[in-house]
Amino acid sequence: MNAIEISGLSKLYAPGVGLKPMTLAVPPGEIFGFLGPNGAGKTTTIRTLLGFLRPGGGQAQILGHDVWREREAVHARVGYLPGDVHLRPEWTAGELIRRTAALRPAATPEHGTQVARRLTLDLNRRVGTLSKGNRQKVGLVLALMTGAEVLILDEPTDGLDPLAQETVLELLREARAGGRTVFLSSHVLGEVERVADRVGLIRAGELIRVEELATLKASLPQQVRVSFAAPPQLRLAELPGMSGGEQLGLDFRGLWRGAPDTLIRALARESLRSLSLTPSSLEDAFLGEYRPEVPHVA
Ligand SMILES: Nc1ncnc2c1ncn2[C@@H]1O[C@H](COP(=O)(O)OP(=O)(O)OP(=O)(O)O)[C@@H](O)[C@H]1O
Repeated sequence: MNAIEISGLSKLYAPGVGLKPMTLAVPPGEIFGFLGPNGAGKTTTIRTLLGFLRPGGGQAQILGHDVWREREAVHARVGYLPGDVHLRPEWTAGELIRRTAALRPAATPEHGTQVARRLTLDLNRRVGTLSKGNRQKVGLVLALMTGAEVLILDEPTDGLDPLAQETVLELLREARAGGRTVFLSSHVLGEVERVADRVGLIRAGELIRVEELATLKASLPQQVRVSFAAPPQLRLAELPGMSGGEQLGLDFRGLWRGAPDTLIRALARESLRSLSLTPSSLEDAFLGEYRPEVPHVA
């Protein structure tokens, strides 16, 4: 059984605004990165998936429970971090951990305290006096300490410093190693790239692409830079597999789709000062999907 099974799920606020019918399955033990720019529909998808919003059409199950009709069962089995963490301001993180442990059978205060320590969170301060980043950490501790099989996290590293962001990614990798499933929404491409097994790209309420991270990256061209020591005989820009090539004096830039050795063989008779091949990042994929007008060569 898939941890998350979504079939034709939609939620439109107005014609064309919200979530268009979406179909997706997330198997257990996967970190699924759900990527999209601001306003793309990530939060709407998550809120519909958790039964906070009534679906306009289609259906979804989490761990076999219908997300609308059996939302209480879903809530009992999911660790959720909302995009906007609202907590009782007069309680401390320590109290919240104790209360969460009392409510969730798989949660223990020790686990909560341990996660809090790793995130360097002060357990004794009232939540209302904490900074945005520290409130975010409290939300994360509460979601992670549930011991839930499925974690649904809406922009979990938003507002965190780089060290805390790193710890969150580590915690997510550990959750996966323990067989848990993570649905991770983000617009921070670099972080998704570092933890996700698969990514889905959402744009204007529509899931436009779902790929294994490795496949997505392999489908992207590599940036080539060549600095020739002497004017080249080869017209590199016309080589099959090369696109967007630009020769400026002795310097060449372009995008290469193919095996690096093919390119190196083609250059074997030339005299080179330097050659670099840089794999595209997820950011390049993202810009390619969202802004087709962006020139390929920086
Ligand atoms: N309650 C609502 N009523 C009407 N429109 C809404 C409502 N909530 C969200 N929207 C609209 O639905 C679209 C998707 O919003 P959503 O918050 O799901 O995007 P998001 O991808 O989570 O964005 P962000 O990264 O900025 O949080 C946006 O156009 C937004 O303005």
